[in-house]
Amino acid sequence: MVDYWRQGSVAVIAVNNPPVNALSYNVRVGLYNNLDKAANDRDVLAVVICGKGRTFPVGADIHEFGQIPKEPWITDVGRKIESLGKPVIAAIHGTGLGGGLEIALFCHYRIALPNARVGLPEVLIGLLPAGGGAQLLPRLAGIQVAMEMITTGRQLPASEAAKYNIIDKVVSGDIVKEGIEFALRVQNKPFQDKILRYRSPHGKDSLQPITEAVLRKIKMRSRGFYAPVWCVRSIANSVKLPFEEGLAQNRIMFQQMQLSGQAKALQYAFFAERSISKWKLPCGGNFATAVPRKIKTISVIGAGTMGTGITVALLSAGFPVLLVEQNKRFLMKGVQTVQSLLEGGVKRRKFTAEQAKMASSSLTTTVDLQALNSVDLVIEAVFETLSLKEDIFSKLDKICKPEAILCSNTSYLNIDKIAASTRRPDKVVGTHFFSPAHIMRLMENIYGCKTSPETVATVMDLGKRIGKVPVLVGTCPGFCANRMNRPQSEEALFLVEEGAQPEQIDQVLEDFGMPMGPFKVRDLAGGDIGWRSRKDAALHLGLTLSYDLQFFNGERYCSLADKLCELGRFGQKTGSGWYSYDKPGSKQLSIDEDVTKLIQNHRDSLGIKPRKITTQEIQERFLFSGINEGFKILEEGIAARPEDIDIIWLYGFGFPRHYGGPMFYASQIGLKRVYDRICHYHELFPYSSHWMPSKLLQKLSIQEVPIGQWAELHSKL
Ligand SMILES: CCCCCCC/C=C/C(=O)SCCNC(=O)CCNC(=O)[C@H](O)C(C)(C)COP(=O)(O)OP(=O)(O)OC[C@H]1O[C@@H](n2cnc3c(N)ncnc32)[C@H](O)[C@@H]1OP(=O)(O)O
Repeated sequence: MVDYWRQGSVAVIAVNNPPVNALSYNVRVGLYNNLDKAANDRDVLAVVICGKGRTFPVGADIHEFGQIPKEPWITDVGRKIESLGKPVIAAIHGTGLGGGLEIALFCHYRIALPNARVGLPEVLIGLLPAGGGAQLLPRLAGIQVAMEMITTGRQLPASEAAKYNIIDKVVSGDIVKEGIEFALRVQNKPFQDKILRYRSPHGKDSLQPITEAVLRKIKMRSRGFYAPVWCVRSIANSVKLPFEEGLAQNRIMFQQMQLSGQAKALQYAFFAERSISKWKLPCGGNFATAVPRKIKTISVIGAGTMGTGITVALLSAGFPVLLVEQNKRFLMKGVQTVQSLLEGGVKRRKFTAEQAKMASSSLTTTVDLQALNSVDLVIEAVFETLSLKEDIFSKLDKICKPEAILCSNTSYLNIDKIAASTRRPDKVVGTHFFSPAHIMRLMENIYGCKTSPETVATVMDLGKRIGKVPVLVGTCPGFCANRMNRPQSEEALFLVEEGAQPEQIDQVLEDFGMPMGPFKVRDLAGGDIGWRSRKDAALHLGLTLSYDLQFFNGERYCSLADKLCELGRFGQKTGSGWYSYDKPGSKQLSIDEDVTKLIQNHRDSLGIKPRKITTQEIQERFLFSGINEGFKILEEGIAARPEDIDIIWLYGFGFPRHYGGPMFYASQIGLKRVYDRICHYHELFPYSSHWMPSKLLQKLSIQEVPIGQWAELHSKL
């Protein structure tokens, strides 16, 4: 796990623990013993520490967290470096992160390749840099830089790190060769002043104002996430305590944090995020065996909000796009939107003006579907009407080359039905982007019963290539994301009907950590879209949406949203919705007395006496109704694993990452409690079928199986 060789007077110690050279127990032992070996070899005058393969060590082995840490720790390796009596050079390529960077900070010198990056990302997994980082970095780069790096986990490119003295020299070529050359230059030279523990932190007199400013920033963005605050404390220890005492204090804090639910959730999310690319189809095809098709040209049908957002996502990843609309007027409007989204990207520094220009020049347009005869892949993004989509897919089937893949950006409709309108159902797949599609990273890919593994592999690969987080699910109304969101939106309305205020519900869920409460989300998305589909659904059943409707198709129904739409209150875009806005399109909102009156009149007309609704009830009814649906989704095999569901929620709805996602959150509360509360609400609200408890949840509530085994258990149900 650690290689050792000598080149003249220089000993090279190379960590060899693929894929990322994590500092597992055996690696730490190897480093420690090989440092001893170099110390005892009189012919060795300097030492280079590096990583084999793709990277310098990226930190502690996260798999080992939760076990009792075995010595030597990273700090023991560090102390050995400091006291070696010979200069030690860290030669960094790839990423030097966490414990990896901490070891480098204990070294006397650090060199790096230009494309290397360094950082202390412990905060992102709910921890602090207890291996010495919080003590050493302030002594090298100063308190201000240490605060920024450690509380955000940001990785710095080598050139920026050099600006802050973290890297002594940026070198090109072979990193080991460069390391040896550097070592030859510094051997036999004094290096005691390079041992950071003997320095005092730069900017220590400004600790208080820096701390206050950082804490203010953390408060604004953290939404109940504790680790950044602990990181601030760990850096303050570098000023307040002698070096070894600071280390000891930080180790105690690290051990406490490790036991916290937030650290467990963040580490779960880290691995969940990596597991989603390991997809499997019920028919047996999977990520390891399926080969993606090469995609060079893509066409997007529909230049509305979704179509233009998808177009920008593709263009900015370097794909040429052929944008299609039914007439020139819509097309022109779409092109303008694409241009302004690209300009917005330049303003937000997502890309340079030059890149935006390049992207823009890769856009072509047409109003003629025949022009799609040579594209490799089509993404349809038109209205959510099945007959319209069927018509488009049947035309595409005739026009496009036989190997072209046909994707639908539907958020709700049955992929099998869309596929059935073609003679190539194996090449039809759902690619559900989230709005705004050029920003939101989730891409919910949906396979139909005939979708081939090759087609799935192609869209999963495409998602990664355009910087999205692609998650694969099966088909059912609303798939995973919208199916789980639906009961939550309904519960929010029912809570208002029963006595809560929209702003109260929004506040409770924002305090929980959601980026926006459900009523603000409704206003942002525009109430008219849901209203139209509810009216369509009613028409389909031969019903009309009336003012005093309390049941719809046998289910409890709340017509408050319809009443707002009747008044033209569609949300932000019309300047009024659940809130009022200072002008149409503005985000500046205020509570609207008219809405409060409307709600009161609605309750009066139905004879509902408003009651006080607690925070606990709001949280439970919103979160648990979605979680119950999540278990049904698992039970039906729509999602293969709870990890898939959680990643959908982290990236599609901004569910707080420090809770891991709704399924992990449920596991932390305890499935017995979640199940009991769902049964309680089922008893109270028998006319809302979303409270019918999931069978899988019921089973798991008795067995309390760890989340990693849920999927296995469900396959045995
Ligand atoms: C009381 C004792 C005190 C102890 C103090 C200890 C102090 C030290 C703490 C730490 O160091 S915490 C760890 C800090 N480091 C990180 O958080 C790095 C996390 N990793 C990444 O950010 C990325 O993986 C990467 C290194 C930037 C590489 O990204 P890339 O996209 O190239 O590859 P991935 O698909 O992400 O990863 C490949 C593969 O490697 C696994 N992996 C990555 N990092 C770790 C790790 N730190 N430990 C274990 N495994 C890791 C990852 O899960 C992938 O595995 P597979 O999915 O391929 O199985």
